[in-house]
Amino acid sequence: MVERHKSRGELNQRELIKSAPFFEGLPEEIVERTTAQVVVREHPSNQVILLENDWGSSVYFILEGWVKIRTYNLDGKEVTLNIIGKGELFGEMAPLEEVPRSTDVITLAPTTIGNMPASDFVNLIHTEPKAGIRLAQLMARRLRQVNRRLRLRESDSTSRVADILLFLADGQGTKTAEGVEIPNLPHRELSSLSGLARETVTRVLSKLEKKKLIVRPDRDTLCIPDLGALERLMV
Ligand SMILES: Nc1ncnc2c1ncn2[C@@H]1O[C@@H]2COP(=O)(O)O[C@H]2[C@H]1O
Repeated sequence: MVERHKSRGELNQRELIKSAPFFEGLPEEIVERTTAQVVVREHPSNQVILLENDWGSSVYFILEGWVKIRTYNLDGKEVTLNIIGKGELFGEMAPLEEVPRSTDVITLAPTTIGNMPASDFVNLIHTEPKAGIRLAQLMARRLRQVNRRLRLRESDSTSRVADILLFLADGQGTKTAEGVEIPNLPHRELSSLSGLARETVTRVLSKLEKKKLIVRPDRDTLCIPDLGALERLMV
């Protein structure tokens, strides 16, 4: 893990963290004050950032890259609850509720994360209504995603894979002239996220690729040319 100390890149770090969508539209002086203690760190892929049941004192802003939100079922099998990326934050639940961490969080790619003292984050929510609304919107979006996945639990494998792709496009997609680009995540992660066998995920993805519902511009990217066409597959 590489920690960029303030003396070497304070300006870049501050600009990077201040550009996080969470701070958009908040009064300049509040953003200045709240982000003053943020430390930006670069993490390699597959690094544990948070552990379930630990007590934590930070809230994290993803400035680049991807993390998975992981827990285990009663049989000890890994369950991926979500995959979130650039522009998202995590680690807000434990400090807000004053309880231990609810899940593990692990990087899925080289990832840059801004680490804010939880007390600064909680103060911000208490004092700045716009920040409170933004947090409520974030929670609402996560609940909507979970509801959607629960609704599709009994659906066929194509619908469930399509749902995961649409969910990634919704939260993390980048619009290009060709469609919406999402990261080409390892099939075992998509399998854990969708609750389907890895082989099933691979089979559905190649079917979608043959039908040109997804294309691969490069090794790390999947592109969805027409979100509506993918949505119409879902039953
Ligand atoms: N379903 C989910 N989707 C996105 N993020 C989540 C989800 N469940 C937990 N998290 C995040 O994972 C974090 C683990 O630590 P916390 O409980 O402090 O805060 C949690 C949330 O920020």
